This record gives sequence, C-alpha cells and structure tokens, in this order.
Amino acid sequence: MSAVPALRAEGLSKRFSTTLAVDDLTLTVPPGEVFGFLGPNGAGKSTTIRMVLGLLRPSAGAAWVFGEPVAEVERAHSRLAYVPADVALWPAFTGQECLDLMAGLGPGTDLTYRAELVRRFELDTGKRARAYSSGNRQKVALVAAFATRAPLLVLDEPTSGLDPLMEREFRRCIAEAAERGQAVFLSSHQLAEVEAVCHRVGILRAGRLVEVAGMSELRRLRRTEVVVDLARPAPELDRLADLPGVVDLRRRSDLQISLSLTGPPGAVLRALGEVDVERLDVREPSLEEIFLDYYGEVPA
Ligand SMILES: Nc1ncnc2c1ncn2[C@@H]1O[C@H](COP(=O)(O)OP(=O)(O)OP(=O)(O)O)[C@@H](O)[C@H]1O
Repeated sequence: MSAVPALRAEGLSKRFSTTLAVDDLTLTVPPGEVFGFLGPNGAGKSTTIRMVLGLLRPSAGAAWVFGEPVAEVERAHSRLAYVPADVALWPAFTGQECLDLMAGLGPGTDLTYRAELVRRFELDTGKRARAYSSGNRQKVALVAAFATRAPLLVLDEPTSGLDPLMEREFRRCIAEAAERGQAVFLSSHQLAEVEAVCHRVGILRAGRLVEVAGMSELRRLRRTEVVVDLARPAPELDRLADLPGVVDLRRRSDLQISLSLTGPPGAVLRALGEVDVERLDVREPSLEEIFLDYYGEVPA
C-alpha cells in the first residue's frame, strides 16, 4: 500500500467576499480509510470538495490527491471518482448511455461490478435521464463512481435522495470499497450515516475543522430524544434521572416526560415497561441540535 496520502489538505482556505467559507483546513486521508466530513448546512463541505476537485481556486493553502496537486486536474482526476450533491445528467441520454459516457471519462470502469451495482440499486437504465428523479440521478452517479474502483472516492452528500433500502446498499458499497483499499471522502450532515460507514470523521463548523475523531469518540455526541406520554400519572418515573445514560429528564406535565439518552436504552425501557405508556416518540436529533447541545451554539 502506498505511503502517499489519498488526500491531503494543508491550510486550505476559501473566502467569498465577506464569507470565509473554509478556514485553514488541514487534514490527511490515508489509502483505505473512509473519512466522514461532517457539518451542518453551510459549514463549507461543498466548497472544500470543489477545491479538492480543482473546480475552485483556494484563497490560501493547497491540496493533493495521491501527491498530485489538485490544480493538476488531469493527473489528480485519474485517481478519483466524484459524486456531487446535485447530480446533473445529459437529459436526452438514457441511464445506460450516461453510464457508458461516464465510464469513458474516469479512471476506468469494472463493467461486471457496474452491472451488479445497477441490479443492486434497482436502476432502470433504459429511461431517459430527463425522466429520472433526483434520487435516480444520484444512483446513476453512484453506480458510475463505485464501478470505477478509483483509489479515491469523493462523495458530496450522495444519499440525500435515496430511500432507506438504497441507503443500505450505499453503505454496503462503501464497505466493499474500503475492503478493496479505496479511500473515501464522504461529506454528510447525517451523524447516523457517517457513524455507520466511516473510520474517522472531521467535523466542520463555520469553515473550521473543529474536531477529527475516531468513531468511538464521535459516539459521545450521539443521543436519542425520547418523549413519553402516559395514560396515568407515574411519579416513580422521576427515578429515570438516576439511570446511566439519561440526561435532561423533564416532566412536561403529569402525563408527559421527555429525556435525552446517550447510551443503550435497556434500563429506560425496563422502567417504562412497568408503567402505563400511551405513546412513545423516539428520534435522532439533527446535527444542528447536536452542535447546539455540544458547543452551546448553532454554527453560523
Ligand atoms: N460562490 C459562492 N459565493 C459566495 N458565497 C458562497 C459561495 N459558495 C458558497 N458560499 C458560502 O460559503 C459557505 C459554505 O458553503 P458550502 O456550500 O460549502 O457549505 P456546505 O457545508 O456544503 O453546506 P450544505 O450542506 O448546505 O451543502 C456558506 O456560507 C455559503 O453561503
């Protein structure tokens, strides 16, 4: 395995008039690593990726793909495949024609794997691209990128239009890519997604990389919001506050409590099993809410 990083950024910055969209970003992604690039809307993820692709000139700093400066577009792109957040395809081409065109542009395509991916993503490649939904356009771009087996995959929020079954397929493809030694740079604003597929994650906040963490460190950011509606008052639930992993227990009324859970739910579920619960609402907070909780403010 090459010792040269798949992706390296050094002091990478981009200013748009008064907005410092990316501020002094330094990071390294070795070959074979799935790196999650996490941040709320507007944090600077797409701007970073556009600089990495050579589509946008940095105001300061530099980036390299397998040692090639990203400004050397042809050489850098011979080692990478890219899926943008908003996939645009040639409207009059069928899905198959788009795939064939993309296969001719990139670093080479494994046609057997591509056929397998078309099947797994249930992509109807006979349709014209203009008739595709945004999710289907995303699938075409994902199939084309995964089928290249490029040593670096750069994916910018690639699953925003995918349904849960396809999201599962996407996660399998990422795992397969990592097993083959490909590096993946995955931008996302979904904590659950990066938690499922990434080895390491960088958190971007208002253009600055505030943290690079392994997945176990990231899990401390994770919490579940639980709201319990009761059929009748249950004052004994006050003791939930003493259970491990329960934070911020609130009694909203005689018949409703809410809490945040940071660990396994077993103890809470057992306690709830002993009272008369009418409705249970469990949800993952958005990344914005987690930031608010963790940093005490919503990123600008
Ligand atoms: N061409 C541009 N001109 C001026 N400002 C821009 C431009 N492109 C991006 N920005 C600003 O830079 C900041 C970062 O935007 P960017 O699109 O990189 O964020 P993001 O993390 O990708 O967000 P999202 O998840 O919404 O795609 C935002 O404040 C945005 O408004």
